[in-house]
Amino acid sequence: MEYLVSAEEMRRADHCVIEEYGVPSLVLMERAALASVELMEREGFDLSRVLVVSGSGNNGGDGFAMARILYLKGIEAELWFVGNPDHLSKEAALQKKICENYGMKFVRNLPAGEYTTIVDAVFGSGLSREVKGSYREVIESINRHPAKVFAVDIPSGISSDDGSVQGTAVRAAVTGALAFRKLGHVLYPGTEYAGRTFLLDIGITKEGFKGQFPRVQAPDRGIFSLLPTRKAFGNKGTFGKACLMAGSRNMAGAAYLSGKAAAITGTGLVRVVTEGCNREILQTLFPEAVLTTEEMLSEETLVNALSWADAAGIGPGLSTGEAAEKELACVLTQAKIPLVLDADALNILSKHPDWLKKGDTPKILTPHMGEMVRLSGHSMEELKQKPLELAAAYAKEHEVILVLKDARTVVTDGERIVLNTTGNNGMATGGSGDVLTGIITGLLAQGMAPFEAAVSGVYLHGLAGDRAAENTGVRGMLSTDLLKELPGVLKEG
Ligand SMILES: NC(=O)C1=CN([C@@H]2O[C@H](COP(=O)(O)OP(=O)(O)OC[C@H]3O[C@@H](n4cnc5c(N)ncnc54)[C@H](OP(=O)(O)O)[C@@H]3O)[C@@H](O)[C@H]2O)[C@@H](O)CC1
Ligand SMILES: [K+]
Repeated sequence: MEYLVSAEEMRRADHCVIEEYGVPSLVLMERAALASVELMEREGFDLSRVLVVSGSGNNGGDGFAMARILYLKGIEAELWFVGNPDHLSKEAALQKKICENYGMKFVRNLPAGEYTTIVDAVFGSGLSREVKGSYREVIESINRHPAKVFAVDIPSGISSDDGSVQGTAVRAAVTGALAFRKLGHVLYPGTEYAGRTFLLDIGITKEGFKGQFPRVQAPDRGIFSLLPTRKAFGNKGTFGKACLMAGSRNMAGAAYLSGKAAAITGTGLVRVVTEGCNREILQTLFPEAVLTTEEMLSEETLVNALSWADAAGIGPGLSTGEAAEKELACVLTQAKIPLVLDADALNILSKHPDWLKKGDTPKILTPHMGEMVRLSGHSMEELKQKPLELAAAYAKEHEVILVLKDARTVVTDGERIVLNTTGNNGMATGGSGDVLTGIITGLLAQGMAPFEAAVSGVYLHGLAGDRAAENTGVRGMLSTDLLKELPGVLKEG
């Protein structure tokens, strides 16, 4: 997995590499500048006439060094120093002086239309307060200019800690994230301001954390190595049994989507426990499933289904009526297997928060933001502001794994926090969550540990969405497209 760092964690790693390992900060700065220039070239920036806008911190220092590298390549690179000359960092002052020694041109404003590329090196991870006054005007003039914008490290004005806009922020086409992606590169709206973001190696590596690693990680292709291995001599019993308790009257689709997703994920046998009225449609759509259908599911039937399974998912399309309440209470009390609780199971739990204490089997809760408002009692605004902290606090308090679904889904057990970066807004469509429940339940049934199953499930679900976006487009994609793309995603891994 990839570390996503806060400004403070980045500062700690910087400091350690410079002070403890002894790498001179100017070496890091030179590498940052060289890697940034290379990235601009690779990304096809028109370098006919470049303006580098530098502030007085080390982000500005990177900018000065880039301008000098471009200038010495014969490119018409000019500088606009917008920082406070009395607050120049040691490195920035030196880099500025070098540019002056070479006789490079400094400008005092941003003439319209004269540059093809603007390099934003005003603020990086050292942004410490809201952007106001002349800095605000500088950033707004960069945004008004037609030149393509490259942001050094992070667009100026975006908080590295949470992706928020601190007053105003540069809108970049491309951002070169130095050493580690900051949380602000991944969280909204920062991620949109950053444009296409590339990670640049400048010599600050995880050794710089000295064993005190950042709290947040993002899953990457390493996830595929965690997936259950398929024994050549395995049979359908070896590959786990998943039980999906889903779909009330008129909600057969939820049972279908969650059950089928569990099967596609590689589960040997999938049982769908649902209302009798869904029998025919499920047998037609999903003949691979074992069905348990009754008009009123008895406790005995539920207990039998749970004892048959290796993992169960409950909630998609379940409804919140009395029968559904009884079903959930029974499952929470009787289950000895890991559970995924989704949709209506969460809506019922919001009314009976103490039910989470029933039983001691691992539980993965998969609320979207609206469901999380009801579950946690926090307002939507609070959740939007601090999704990571509030999700982790909830998971810790209730001893569950929480999958908080949003544009960037958070998975946490209260200690570990994973921020998923796959997926797209096409997945905000009916049934998408049912597919996720099925994937996670399927992975659990195959013996994955609950936290890994939740992280992998969210990652794979997002990859399927990204494939669907490529093949069908974000507007037209449906949850059934996620099922269609999932086998290809799994095959690739
Ligand atoms: N360590 C290293 O060697 C390496 C670091 N690297 C680079 O350094 C960057 C971090 O550098 P940094 O810590 O100097 O902070 P930076 O982002 O330049 O900002 C600080 C300046 O901004 C100012 N300021 C802040 N907010 C403000 C506001 N709202 N409104 C107005 N002013 C505001 C603040 O002013 P002051 O508070 O002093 O008044 C100060 O002058 C990092 O992103 C990466 O690009 C790489 O070269 C690799 C090696
Ligand atoms: K910047």
